[in-house]
Amino acid sequence: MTDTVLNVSGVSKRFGGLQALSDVGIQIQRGQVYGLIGPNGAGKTTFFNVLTGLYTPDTGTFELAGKLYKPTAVHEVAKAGIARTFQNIRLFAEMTAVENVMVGRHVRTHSGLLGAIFRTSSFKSEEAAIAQRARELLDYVGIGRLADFKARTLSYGDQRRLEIARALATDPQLIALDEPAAGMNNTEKVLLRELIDKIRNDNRTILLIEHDVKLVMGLCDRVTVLDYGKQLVVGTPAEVQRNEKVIEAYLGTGGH
Ligand SMILES: Nc1ncnc2c1ncn2[C@@H]1O[C@H](COP(=O)(O)OP(=O)(O)OP(=O)(O)O)[C@@H](O)[C@H]1O
Repeated sequence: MTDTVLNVSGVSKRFGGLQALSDVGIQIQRGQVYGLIGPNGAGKTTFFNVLTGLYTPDTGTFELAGKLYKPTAVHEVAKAGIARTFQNIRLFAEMTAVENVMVGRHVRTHSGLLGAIFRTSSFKSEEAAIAQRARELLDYVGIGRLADFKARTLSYGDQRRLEIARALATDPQLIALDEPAAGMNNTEKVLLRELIDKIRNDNRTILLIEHDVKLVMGLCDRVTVLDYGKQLVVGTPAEVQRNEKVIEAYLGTGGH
């Protein structure tokens, strides 16, 4: 039996005179790493931003783990079960690594604002459990030793890992990674690939936008290629790589 985590169809988005997305859909099964690629300006970021509630789509149906969701606000989408990272890392620079992960976890806590203000016992025990879970997640992504360092002091590669730990902290159905390898050197890319593999092996589901085609082809189970806001091809990396339309989109018109 297939277990569809993300089932999205008919997504369109217009910016003034520009049709950035036309009737784009995507279906991701549990445990897949799914790649979204395409030349510059193809609509990848727009699609990501629509899925995660940053942009309001003109049309589209959105279903996560069998439940319809409305991508009308970022926090609603996070609650529904999609966690994302950003192309330009967005961490709380002056907070420690562990505090950054704890912020992610608070999406799922119960004590609420009054509990925090009055520091009720249930708030305190919840907080201790969150801190412990945050440290475990830092270990999981390989930066446990940096838990008490301020985020801004971490290397670029480690900050990306921290973002992933924070995304995992929400216990998401889907983790959406926006160009996770951007700015990484080759060693960091190898380590990133190992981490994404490990996350998949734990039966988590990942959608990624990535410019590094080698990484996408080596890592993804399935790939969608966008071009001019339209779905050009969907398939396995091998199918996509030898597809004439894809070759033309990348090479023929030379990065429009
Ligand atoms: N907020 C916006 N307002 C107006 N136009 C936008 C906006 N965001 C994106 N666009 C336009 O929509 C089109 C798709 O852009 P998008 O950033 O989604 O492409 P992309 O595939 O992510 O490109 P890249 O690989 O360069 O990041 C582009 O023509 C872009 O200029």
